[in-house]
Amino acid sequence: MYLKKLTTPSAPNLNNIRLITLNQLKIDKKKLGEGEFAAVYAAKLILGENSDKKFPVAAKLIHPAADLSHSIEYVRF
Ligand SMILES: Nc1ncnc2c1ncn2[C@@H]1O[C@H](COP(=O)(O)OP(=O)(O)OP(=O)(O)O)[C@@H](O)[C@H]1O
Repeated sequence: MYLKKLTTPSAPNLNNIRLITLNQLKIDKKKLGEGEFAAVYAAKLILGENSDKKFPVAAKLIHPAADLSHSIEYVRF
């Protein structure tokens, strides 16, 4: 039996990614939903020179024990 890789995920476009520090994210206790690998919480993104701008966002927290290797698809022959 062989396991053949079907698809290789394409690399994300890093030009559109903004890195933030954890203290710029205030995560609410309110869980919005849950997937197989992560839970999604309501959060506020804090920006601005005086941390005076707050934007509502969804924060996806990956389960510590999540095995992301399953996200690559395989098929049996
Ligand atoms: N931006 C958002 N606003 C509100 N709720 C959201 C948002 N993103 C995700 N959710 C909620 O969280 C749930 C899980 O979202 P997620 O993106 O993790 O789904 P998934 O891709 O199926 O998960 P996984 O990849 O872990 O299997 C969704 O079904 C939805 O209820």
